[in-house]
Amino acid sequence: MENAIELQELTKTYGTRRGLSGLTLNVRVGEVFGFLGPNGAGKSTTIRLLLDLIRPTSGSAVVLGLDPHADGSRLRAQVGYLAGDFVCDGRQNVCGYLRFLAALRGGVPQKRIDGLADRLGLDQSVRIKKLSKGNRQKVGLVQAFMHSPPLLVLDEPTSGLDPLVQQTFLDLVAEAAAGGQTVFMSSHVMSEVEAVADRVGIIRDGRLVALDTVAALRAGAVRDIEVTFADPVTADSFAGVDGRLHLDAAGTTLTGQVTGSPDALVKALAAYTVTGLRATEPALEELFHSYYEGAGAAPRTTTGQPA
Ligand SMILES: Nc1ncnc2c1ncn2[C@@H]1O[C@H](COP(=O)(O)OP(=O)(O)OP(=O)(O)O)[C@@H](O)[C@H]1O
Repeated sequence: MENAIELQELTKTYGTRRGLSGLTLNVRVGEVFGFLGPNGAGKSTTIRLLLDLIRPTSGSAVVLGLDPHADGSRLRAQVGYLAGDFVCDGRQNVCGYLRFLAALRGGVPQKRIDGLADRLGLDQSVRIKKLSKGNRQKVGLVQAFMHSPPLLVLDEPTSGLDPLVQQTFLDLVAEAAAGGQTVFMSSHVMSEVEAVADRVGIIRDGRLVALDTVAALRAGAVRDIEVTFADPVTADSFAGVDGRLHLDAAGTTLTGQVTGSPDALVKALAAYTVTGLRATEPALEELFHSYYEGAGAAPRTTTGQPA
């Protein structure tokens, strides 16, 4: 099996409301896939369709080689799922609840549960209804990861988590991927997805508007630069650089933005004595905002990989 998830023209309408429009997407086995988009974009709709929690209006989904509807129970046994609106029985304490779910999944070593809870800083003795939102989210994460399923489907997994716990979550994802598990996670936050995802899809208004590797997205992103020279230079020298550059009146300070590879800039600079150089990391966040706010509807890819 090459792909853990295969979606073909997957569409969901809620009455007259559009949830998802013609989503075609493959997620490879072992890949960490980040699914980003603003509120109401269709992320949760996609995730629910993957697990047969709702049914498509048209199109198809194949998950771990199975039909989510016809093979629902076989599929769910192999998936660790964290719902965006994760709710659990508040009367039990964390330990009892996790043991109950572990038994449902055919047994999980207590050491594994304890290890995850400790790393996330989750006190298992507390009654669930007394937990804060963030601590309840940790319960959701433990139950998704604990049986080491081949596929993790995580809807807004870091919602409510403090930055330290977010980092622990990213470590768990990286470990899962290193062990060959596939991870499909939705998020609003580029930086966390960027840290762990192999590829990213951006969805807006129910449509895929970008699909690419994190590396390719970064290669096409913009970085701010500032260069100072020992002697005045001419603006013509930088005509071949892709971006927006400004040379000051004295001709000794060049500022602005370079798009994509900085190679052309570096080669142009080599002709002069450079006394200072500052270049920021490419601002992927800005790239994302451009998609969030109104990029074209056609999926953009730069890797040549099939969608
Ligand atoms: N049960 C429902 N009934 C009617 N419309 C729905 C229902 N569920 C989702 N929608 C609509 O479908 C669209 C996509 O919603 P969805 O929850 O999938 O977005 P999302 O990307 O997960 O958003 P968020 O980031 O806010 O969770 C929205 O316009 C939403 O209002």
